[in-house]
Amino acid sequence: MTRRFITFEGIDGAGKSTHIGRLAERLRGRGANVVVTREPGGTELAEQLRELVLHRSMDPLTETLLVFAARRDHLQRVIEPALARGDTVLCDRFTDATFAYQGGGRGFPLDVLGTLEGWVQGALQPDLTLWFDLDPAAAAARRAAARAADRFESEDTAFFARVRTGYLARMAAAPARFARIDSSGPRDEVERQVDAALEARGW
Ligand SMILES: Nc1ncnc2c1ncn2[C@@H]1O[C@H](COP(=O)(O)OP(=O)(O)O)[C@@H](O)[C@H]1O
Ligand SMILES: Cc1cn([C@H]2C[C@H](O)[C@@H](COP(=O)(O)OP(=O)(O)O)O2)c(=O)[nH]c1=O
Repeated sequence: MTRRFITFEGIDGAGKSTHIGRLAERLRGRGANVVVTREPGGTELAEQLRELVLHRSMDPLTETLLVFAARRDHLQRVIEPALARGDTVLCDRFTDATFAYQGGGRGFPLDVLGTLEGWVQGALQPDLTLWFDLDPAAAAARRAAARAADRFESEDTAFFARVRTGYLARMAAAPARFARIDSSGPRDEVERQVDAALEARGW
């Protein structure tokens, strides 16, 4: 398998972490070199920024600048070198999350996000974005059963409905890059959709 940059997106609790692990195993079984990483995070510096973003209160501009700062470090130290080696990169969230959470959720201006996107990543975009789409109430129920909430996960379903609308808008702007995965069914059914999205691209 040649170089691929695949991102996993969706509201908290939609199933990204579950399926990133499953896909990594399947691709490794086929002989691919796979790097699994996440945002904000993926480097020592970016993981420190993640702690701040997830647990300290701050205004939406500060939040936006920190997620892009984390992304810049992650791109330079991990993602770009891995893609240059020909590895497959599976990344739990990327810039679509900034448009969805800071843009949709917080109402931060999308044109400023677009400018920062250009500064931080140039023309680089994922080759495929798997958008795990789940109703906000269903996602909240899955989260409640699984873990304690961070700053984002404590938001109400109206916030997550705006985040979801943010993802829809990003998909509408770049439909060829996106595959929408209906996350409402059992794990194996969701996994079949992930496989189908890769197969549809001949991967
Ligand atoms: N298809 C599914 N049906 C029911 N529960 C699921 C499904 N997929 C994942 N879960 C569970 O829901 C919770 C949230 O899933 P997770 O993969 O952590 O989501 P995310 O990474 O998108 O926040 C976890 O406890 C996980 O085991
Ligand atoms: C990458 C990114 C994440 N986030 C938020 C969304 C998530 O609530 C949080 C961390 O994401 P995530 O890794 O999905 O959390 P968890 O480990 O609990 O599954 O960061 C943003 O607000 N903007 C961003 O650009």
